[in-house]
Amino acid sequence: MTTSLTELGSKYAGLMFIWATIQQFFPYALCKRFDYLWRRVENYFYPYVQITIDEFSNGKRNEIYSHINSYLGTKSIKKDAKLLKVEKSKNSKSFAVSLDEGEEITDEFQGAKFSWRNYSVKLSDDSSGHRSSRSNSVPMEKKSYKLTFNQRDREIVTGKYLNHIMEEGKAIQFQNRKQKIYSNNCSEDWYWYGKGMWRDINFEHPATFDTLAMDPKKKAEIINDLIAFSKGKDYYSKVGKAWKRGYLLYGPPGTGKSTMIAAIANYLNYDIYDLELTSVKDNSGLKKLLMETTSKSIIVIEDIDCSIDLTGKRKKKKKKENETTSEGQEEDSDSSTEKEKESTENKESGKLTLSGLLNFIDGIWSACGQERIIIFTTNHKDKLDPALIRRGRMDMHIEMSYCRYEAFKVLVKNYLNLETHTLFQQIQGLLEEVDMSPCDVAEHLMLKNASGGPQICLDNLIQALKEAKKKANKDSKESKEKAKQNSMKIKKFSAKFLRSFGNVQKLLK
Ligand SMILES: Nc1ncnc2c1ncn2[C@@H]1O[C@H](COP(=O)(O)OP(=O)(O)OP(=O)(O)O)[C@@H](O)[C@H]1O
Repeated sequence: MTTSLTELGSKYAGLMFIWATIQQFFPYALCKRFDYLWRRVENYFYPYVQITIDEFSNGKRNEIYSHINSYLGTKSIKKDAKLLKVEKSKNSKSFAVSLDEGEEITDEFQGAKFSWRNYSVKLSDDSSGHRSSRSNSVPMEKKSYKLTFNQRDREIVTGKYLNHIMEEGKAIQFQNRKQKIYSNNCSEDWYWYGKGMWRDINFEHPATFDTLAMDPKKKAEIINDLIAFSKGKDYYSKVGKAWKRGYLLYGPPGTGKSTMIAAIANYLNYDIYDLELTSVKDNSGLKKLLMETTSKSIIVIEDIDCSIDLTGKRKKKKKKENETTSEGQEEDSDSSTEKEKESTENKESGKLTLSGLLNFIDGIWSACGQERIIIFTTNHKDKLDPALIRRGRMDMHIEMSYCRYEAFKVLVKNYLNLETHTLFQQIQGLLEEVDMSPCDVAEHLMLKNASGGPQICLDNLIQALKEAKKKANKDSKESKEKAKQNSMKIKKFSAKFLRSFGNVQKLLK
């Protein structure tokens, strides 16, 4: 198709030249009639439309050009294009393929055929106002794409095809970019040098859901939830909800909460914003941070129970309010009056408060980006204010628990590449009885020197589990003994109290 289009193009140019010559010698009315007939003939023999997309438009990079570049680059590998270019930028994790100059490629969309050609024109020093040979940053050639299509497909092109290319091109660029992790815990210098409120580095954590040790059913449930979320654009807009989701990860230390965050980020290819609440001055600071985050990202607040005292203040206030409200009247912990009071107080004191954080999660400003995940982690779920973790804010509560046999199987496969071993049965029995974190189990499975093999690692693990079991038994005996002693003390004290009370009664009589 592309060769025939080129031939037709050159014939068309020839005919245009003849037509321009004719126009000079014939009267206006005749020319007009001729023009009309000419258009009909032209449409019959060459019913094609051409659109040119330049790399620069009005001195600025043309966004659609770069999306077309990515889109056609991916197409060109699948199709039979022969002249290709490969580039790699600092911020992309893979090579970007694009069409080389003069190469043509055809594309199909909704039954219509499109032809794309890449070409460039050399620029002289003074051919363009915004380009100069003296400036290294400004290109010396004008690069463009030419799109040719049948005029009957005009509506498809302007209505859907160009949008389709933009979306696809954006997705390819997003997929190829390097993931970043941002932190707000930065020194003043960063802020003053105009780097914004976040600073970032490349995110290169190797954790994936395959290497994450946890119950496989739970893992599958989380993955399905993430897939539904990432594909939920239409669903969220249909139900009128902002496109975001909250996850609460809770469990003892070393059970994989941070590892889970890395696995989620890698699975969705999202950036991470690690929000350090202790570095946030007040609610407006929190709002500014939120506004500087991008879509397709995860905002993480680790150890939220330790970050800031959001519960104490709230509980005290509840107590005060309870004194004034009539008894039996249940107070809604998320009530608007409380929020209002708290925000007024916040304005006065200029602090970060619970209501500021609640607004951060699902207030009107939280909709300033799309496709965002918020994750809280904690070792003590019970210490958190119920309003903070209620469904809708933290949609999914994920317990990261001690290492059981299913999780052990993942770890031993990762660390020792073992799927079966005679010691597995013994380890299974011990893991059901002893609470050991995946972090501690993994530590025993690491080959620490060249002479140590899997057998030594498993033996070490069994030894550690046995010791942990002994310690747990001893601790539970001691705590039972303590409880017994305490109850004896209480019994003695109450008997003494009752006796004294009886004596007082006798005296009074
Ligand atoms: N479930 C797990 N799967 C795989 N590796 C794990 C898991 N849990 C812990 N680990 C290993 O232990 C190390 C510590 O785990 P991680 O930091 O994710 O735990 P955590 O629950 O976030 O701990 P903390 O509550 O102290 O922050 C990780 O580097 C990882 O190698």
